[in-house]
Amino acid sequence: MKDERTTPKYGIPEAIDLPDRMWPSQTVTASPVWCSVDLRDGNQALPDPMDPDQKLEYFELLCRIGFKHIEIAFPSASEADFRFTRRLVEEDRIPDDVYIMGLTQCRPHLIDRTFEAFRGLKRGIVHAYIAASELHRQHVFGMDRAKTLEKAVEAARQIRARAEAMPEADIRFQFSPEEFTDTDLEFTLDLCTQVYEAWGKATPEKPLILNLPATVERRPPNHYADMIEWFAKNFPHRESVSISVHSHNDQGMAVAATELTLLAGADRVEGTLFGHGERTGNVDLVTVANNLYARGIETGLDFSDIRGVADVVERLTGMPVYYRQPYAGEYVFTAFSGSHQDAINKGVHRLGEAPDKFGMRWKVPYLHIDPEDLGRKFERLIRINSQSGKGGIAWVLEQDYDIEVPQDLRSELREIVQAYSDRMGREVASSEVYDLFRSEFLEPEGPYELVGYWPRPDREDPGYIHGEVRIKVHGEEKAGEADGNGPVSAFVNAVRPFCSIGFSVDDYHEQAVGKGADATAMAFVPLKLDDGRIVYGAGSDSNIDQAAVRAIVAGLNRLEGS
Ligand SMILES: CC(=O)SCCNC(=O)CCNC(=O)[C@H](O)C(C)(C)COP(=O)(O)OP(=O)(O)OC[C@H]1O[C@@H](n2cnc3c(N)ncnc32)[C@H](O)[C@@H]1OP(=O)(O)O
Ligand SMILES: CC(C)C(=O)C(=O)O
Ligand SMILES: [Mg+2]
Repeated sequence: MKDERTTPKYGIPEAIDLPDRMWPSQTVTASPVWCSVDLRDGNQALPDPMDPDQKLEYFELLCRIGFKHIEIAFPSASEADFRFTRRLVEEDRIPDDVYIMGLTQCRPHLIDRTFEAFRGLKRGIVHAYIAASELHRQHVFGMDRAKTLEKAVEAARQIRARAEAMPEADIRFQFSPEEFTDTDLEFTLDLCTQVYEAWGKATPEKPLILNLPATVERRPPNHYADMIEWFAKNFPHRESVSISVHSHNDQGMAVAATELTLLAGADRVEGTLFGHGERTGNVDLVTVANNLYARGIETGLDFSDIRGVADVVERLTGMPVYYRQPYAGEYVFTAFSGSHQDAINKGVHRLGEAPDKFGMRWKVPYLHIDPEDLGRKFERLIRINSQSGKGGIAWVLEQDYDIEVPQDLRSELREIVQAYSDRMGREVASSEVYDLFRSEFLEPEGPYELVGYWPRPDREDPGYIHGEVRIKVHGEEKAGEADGNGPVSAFVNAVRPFCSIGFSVDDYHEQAVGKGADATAMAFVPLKLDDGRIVYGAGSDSNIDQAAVRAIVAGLNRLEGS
């Protein structure tokens, strides 16, 4: 017995002896075969596993996304899984290009039951597994290597015999040496070679699938890649096997591990949507697939409505998709901070220059992928809190309300929004940004209330405008009239006598809000005060001149209001 006090609790996993490793200099250029194990590995780890109707809905979602290999159950484990498998077969629910897969231990009665569940199936994969690691063999199974080999080989032979009894069906075989990454490589090679020979039916067209799992992530991703490269180089019938990887996420590196194993030669990837699965889960296939997509690789998986996919998965599993989950999380295409907002805003507006400058059509600061490819919208790109800048605030008003806030006004608006956000201590919704804009610039409280303004061309000099105005000042209605070289200057001249401070208007900024018959005009007017200050008001009306005079009244109210 070793002395417990001097034996360290943990040890560094032994590195793989692979001095000529190639994977670090490889590039992934094509998609692997994808296999969803949501309905088996994902489902077995749910606090409330899915019922058959829920599984069916999930299965149909996986088919719509484009998975061609789908592990649908452990048919021999429970009546529910058995019945679900039967239902898919009997109700003819499996698309012609989809292989369903059923998991079984290497135990004769479980294999028999799996084939019972597969009766009448046109194409499918029987997936047998046995753990080969010393830990499992010694502490769980009490089996030596020879016994493990014997069980696996017997299972392969039995599966072959049962598959041959279904000549009308295309039955493939997948074998998993569970705990591959914790097992001596030479032994795994021997085990897989013997299983390959016992199966005896593998061809390049119908390969045996050797699924080499990181059942528990105990090693760094580079070790997993080394093991896959070593195995692929040493397996004697490489052309007739499909090397599959199956990463769990115990150390949070399943995506990295999967990507490195692809560099190392893996042909196929098993995982789940959003990483459902035992403990920390299986590798998240949404992330792996979209990472490849974002490098220009066609994956065959359709995530063009990623939130729709997430909604279904959340409902069926009862587990939420995390806010920052790559690609699908609520905040992953959102910038709160000012400098990010500014850069995204500018980057999106200069997208047209990207092909020439960067050799690709999408190159935007802080966004490695176009959210629209995932059905995500730009409106949610920029959200406002106390860290937000003027560019972001302007973006929100432009996107949600079609209001283009002039540059000169943005800093002032930002201060108002920031003070509000600080006061609230939380994110500010775009409707609140609009309300702040409205109450501060469009309809500020103050002494002036416009009753009406009637501009018309001067009778004697049509180059001039004669304006009549009725305005309430502190509730008392006043009437005035004046000429000007335009409707706005006539208005300024007409109301000036009622104002306690002198001002002029040199120019103003106007825009249409909305389109077609429903469009309204929005005017932003800077009042130049006699003391040199500039105060902006905003006004909106179906008529541009009326919008401008409302903006002047708003500016006066801002100046003299509370
Ligand atoms: C890494 C993974 O995710 S593997 C998949 C795990 N999923 C599940 O286990 C969910 C479904 N499983 C079940 O419902 C049950 O385990 C069943 C129905 C399959 C089997 O049930 P039982 O036979 O009652 O129990 P259990 O699974 O505990 O079997 C343990 C026995 O099987 C043996 N065994 C376990 N795995 C395997 C295997 N892959 N191949 C051969 N024998 C195995 C064990 O050595 C043990 O043998 P012992 O009885 O001589 O000690
Ligand atoms: C059944 C096997 C492939 C498994 O799920 C694992 O090893 O994690
Ligand atoms: Mg697993």
